[in-house]
Amino acid sequence: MPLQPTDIRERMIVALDFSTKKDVTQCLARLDGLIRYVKVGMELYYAEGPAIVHYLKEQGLKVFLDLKVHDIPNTAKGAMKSLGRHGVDMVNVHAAGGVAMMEAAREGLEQGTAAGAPRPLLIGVTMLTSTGQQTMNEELAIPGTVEDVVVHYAKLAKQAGLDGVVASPLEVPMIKQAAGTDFLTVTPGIRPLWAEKGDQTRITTPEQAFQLGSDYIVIGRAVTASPDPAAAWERIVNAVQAACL
Ligand SMILES: O=C(O)c1cc(=O)[nH]c(=O)n1[C@@H]1O[C@H](COP(=O)(O)O)[C@@H](O)[C@H]1O
Repeated sequence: MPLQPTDIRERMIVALDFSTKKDVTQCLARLDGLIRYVKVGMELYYAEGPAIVHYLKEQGLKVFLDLKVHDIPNTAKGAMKSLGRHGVDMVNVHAAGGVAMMEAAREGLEQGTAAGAPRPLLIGVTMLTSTGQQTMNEELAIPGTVEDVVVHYAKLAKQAGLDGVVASPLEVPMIKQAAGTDFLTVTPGIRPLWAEKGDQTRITTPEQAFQLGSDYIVIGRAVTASPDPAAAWERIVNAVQAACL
């Protein structure tokens, strides 16, 4: 999707990787009015449970619930049925669980979604953005290039009826070519030039991510660990606007 001035903040997801609601509220207060979409991951959800999701929805934010479900089809289906009840906007599963698991997850999510409400977007995680080529080949014993494996997983996700995949922005053009431009790409591994790389391997800047065709970018520590999150956020928004609009 080409970036529109009106939807830029709707497509920039802030990863709330905190372990307490207090940390979350402090972060949100510093980003008050600037953000529209947040991600709740394992650290926060395991600590605070569904209540934190409901709290964020009450604040008028869109929520990506990132629990990366990966289990046998029946269990994945049940997990997604439970998660569907929380009224989130996006959830994910590991594409490495295979087509049967992803299909079951989609069915479970459909069953869990309240009548009349839209089903949350269901996204497949391909190869984690912290994993590099050498680690994938030698440690995980998966042959081929990261790009080929990511595209393969994207095709499986599409076959299972998912809405898109999580990948590095670097793989977005190949994913779009293989699975179609409407197949969504959600891309973490976002690092402005001034931010530390940390544990991420397959990274781009926020503006490069959108230029490569990402539909949503996920940004965590570059903003949340900054001494001035609002300034870091606005610096990123300005860079994206300057490069992409
Ligand atoms: O599914 C994800 O969101 C995810 C997948 C992936 O391949 N890489 C990845 O970094 N993430 C998440 O995206 C966020 C990135 O955070 P930062 O590295 O701090 O910007 C974290 O919350 C990760 O859990």
